[in-house]
Amino acid sequence: MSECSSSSHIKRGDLVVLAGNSNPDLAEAVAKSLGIKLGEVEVKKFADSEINVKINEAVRGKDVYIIQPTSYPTNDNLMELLIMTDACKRASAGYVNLVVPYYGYARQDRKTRGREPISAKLVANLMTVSGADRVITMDLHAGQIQGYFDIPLDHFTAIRLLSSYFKEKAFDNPDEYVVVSPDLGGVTRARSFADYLKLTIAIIEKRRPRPNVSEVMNVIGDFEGKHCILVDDIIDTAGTICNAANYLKEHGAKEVSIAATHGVLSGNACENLENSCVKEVVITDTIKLPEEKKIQKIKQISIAPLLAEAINRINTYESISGLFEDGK
Ligand SMILES: Nc1ncnc2c1ncn2[C@@H]1O[C@H](COP(=O)(O)O)[C@@H](O)[C@H]1O
Ligand SMILES: O=P(O)(O)OC[C@H]1O[C@H](OP(=O)(O)OP(=O)(O)O)[C@H](O)[C@@H]1O
Repeated sequence: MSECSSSSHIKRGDLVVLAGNSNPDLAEAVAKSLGIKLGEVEVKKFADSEINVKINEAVRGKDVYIIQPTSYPTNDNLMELLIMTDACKRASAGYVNLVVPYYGYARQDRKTRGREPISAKLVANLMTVSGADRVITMDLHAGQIQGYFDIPLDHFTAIRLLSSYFKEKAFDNPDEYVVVSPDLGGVTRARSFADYLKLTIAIIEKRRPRPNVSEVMNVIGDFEGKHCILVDDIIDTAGTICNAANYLKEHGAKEVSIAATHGVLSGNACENLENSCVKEVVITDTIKLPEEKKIQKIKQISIAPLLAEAINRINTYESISGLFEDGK
């Protein structure tokens, strides 16, 4: 991986990148891209399972970036992040920036019925109260979560990165490809993916009779005889995309590929993908992919160079708009 373009501008002594246990490989790759070493921190557990954080280098007055997606195990990873933030703040860090490429609890962004929590807002409050000065995140399930924070939040998207994977194949044959949103909530995302590749879109009408179960009702748009690229933010149980892919294939699609930012891949998701008609699944490394989930169909693209460039620009007070912000 190459170092980010303007890393020579970084005031290296002022920048510290710390990793929790959620995705140390991503943190390592970001630090490498920035041309620095990861900061010295130990994040362990006491015998009673409480989290024990020790920052083994001075962070006084420094700009600290804690890289910690709050993916599975969500509560442990979130708590590690909060405790690391508290430790940095109490050690007089200049700024504490939380790099949370996958924001756990984002799907609990509103009350869908009476007496439900809004857990995404609670998480925002916890991050803020723990001492965060800024949050950097990617492809939030619900964009309005940005408004849950009264501190700066940078919301990036991996959609351009994911679409570039398909560029060579789709660009020369636009009539043979169609971008498909697997549900109504994903239409804007699919639209911007399609715009980069100058492709048309189709939209699936999905129904969720209960959590973690989905059904395809209908497809709006032309996809017969075409190579379909299903674009989503999250692959959790893979029910949404496997059902969508099967429906498209059964109704005349030539081939089905998937592009999604966050590979949550719970339960039997990988097995289901392996046994499905899906040709390939392109995800990013916002969430660490354990060895047992590295199946042949899954291709991972790293967001590390993008995050490094963002950190570089934030750290040197350069504009980040137009780099890879939401909606660009
Ligand atoms: N982590 C979750 N896994 C599955 N389902 C979830 C999760 N968090 C919330 N939900 C349920 O999803 C719907 C709301 O989804 P929208 O995308 O906002 O329509 C609601 O029933 C939650 O209970
Ligand atoms: O892999 P799965 O277990 O199926 O979960 C992932 C799906 O769930 C979410 O959508 P949701 O059902 O919340 O619909 P929405 O995007 O229309 O809000 C997400 O955007 C994916 O489409």
